[in-house]
Amino acid sequence: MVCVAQVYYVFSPATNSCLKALALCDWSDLQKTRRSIARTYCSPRFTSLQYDIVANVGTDEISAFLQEVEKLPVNAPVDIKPLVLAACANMFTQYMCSTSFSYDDKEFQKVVRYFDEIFWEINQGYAVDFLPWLLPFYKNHMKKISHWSTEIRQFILSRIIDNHRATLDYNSPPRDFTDALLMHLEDDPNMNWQHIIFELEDFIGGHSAIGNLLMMTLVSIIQHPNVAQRIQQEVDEITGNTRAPSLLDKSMMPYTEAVIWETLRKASSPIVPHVASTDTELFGYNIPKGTMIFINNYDLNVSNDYWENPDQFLPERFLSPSGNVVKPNHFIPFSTGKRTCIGQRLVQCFTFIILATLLQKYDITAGGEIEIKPGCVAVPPDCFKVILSPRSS
Ligand code: HEM
Repeated sequence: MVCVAQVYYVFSPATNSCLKALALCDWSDLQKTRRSIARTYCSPRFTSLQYDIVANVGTDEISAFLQEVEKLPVNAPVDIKPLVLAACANMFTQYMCSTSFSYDDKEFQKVVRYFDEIFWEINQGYAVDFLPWLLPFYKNHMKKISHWSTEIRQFILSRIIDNHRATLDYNSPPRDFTDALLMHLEDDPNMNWQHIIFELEDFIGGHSAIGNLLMMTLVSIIQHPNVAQRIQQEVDEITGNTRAPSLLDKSMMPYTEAVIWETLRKASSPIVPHVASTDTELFGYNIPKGTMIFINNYDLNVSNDYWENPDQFLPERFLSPSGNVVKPNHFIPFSTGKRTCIGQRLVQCFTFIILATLLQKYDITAGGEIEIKPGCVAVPPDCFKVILSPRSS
């Protein structure tokens, strides 16, 4: 079980600036505002214009990604994680900031790596996450994370925001999420520059979660070749092998989607702490205001009380008899209620498009030993290698 409370400290060198980070701040009018600006862009509804934009971003980036993958040696162990992460990062920066970067751009590579290092660290479940008074013993660790955060901030300011500010037209509709945030800064006296930066960093950083989930999904299919074959069968049927898969195919590829859900069930989401905002009672237990509460997602995902054969990897458990995707109410990888994950639709979209594209083109097998931490959606920044074999058909 891992918890992301470290972020609280990471973003709070000597100030209370952590309170502005989206997942860990208290519920407030400011948080409502930030969620409402983000909702349009980060939770696009299926039939909305934004969804169409997400689909186009996915399609464009996927062809750049494939060009990079094609440069890798085939039938030999390769390190695919940096490319997967770079593709996810570009999908995010293109969608949210109308900016993408060359895969050879050293600064971009460095920042993608730093985001990933942070994602790995905050998913480790250190004692300090639960016992904040241990913080003095984690000085070096926190220093390292602060260094990565500082470099990320400089990159976002100099390579994304500066240009946006210079070309922003306040009299036109926002071009993207970054514009919407910058415009809001002018309109809303309760928003300040720090809020904008935190929000953009939080959201761009979401790409690491998707890249890691994708790597976990590759593990699932490597360990279950029959699962990979069923995805390939689905993608072949839908595209007739005459075109690349697109996001608009997602609703017709339920098995592929079910594989992603099953991977997320087995991996489990990080645990974000909550605090009771009032005295209350839960199943006969008194919960005084201020009590910190954790939803044990891991237990929910692996309990025999809720799942048949929870140890087995069975994507079918997320399919109805007629083949549609169904999620039981007790499956809440993105949590639930007013603090539910804002990025969950983007997770579903971008994970799907990269997975379907890779499997349309390649058979994927292990390029060495694969070691995975149970109950953790993160894989180490330097992780297992894979072998890509172009499909003969
Ligand atoms: C594998 C992928 C992901 C998983 C499993 C995941 C899971 C979660 C969970 C469990 C929470 C806590 C909700 C709560 O406090 O009850 C959360 C919050 C959040 N997530 Fe995600 N997330 C993922 C990816 C993303 C992405 C890609 C983004 C950005 C686009 C994102 C943005 C957020 C934000 C902003 C919050 C805080 C919401 C709030 O407290 O108001 N997440 N996520």
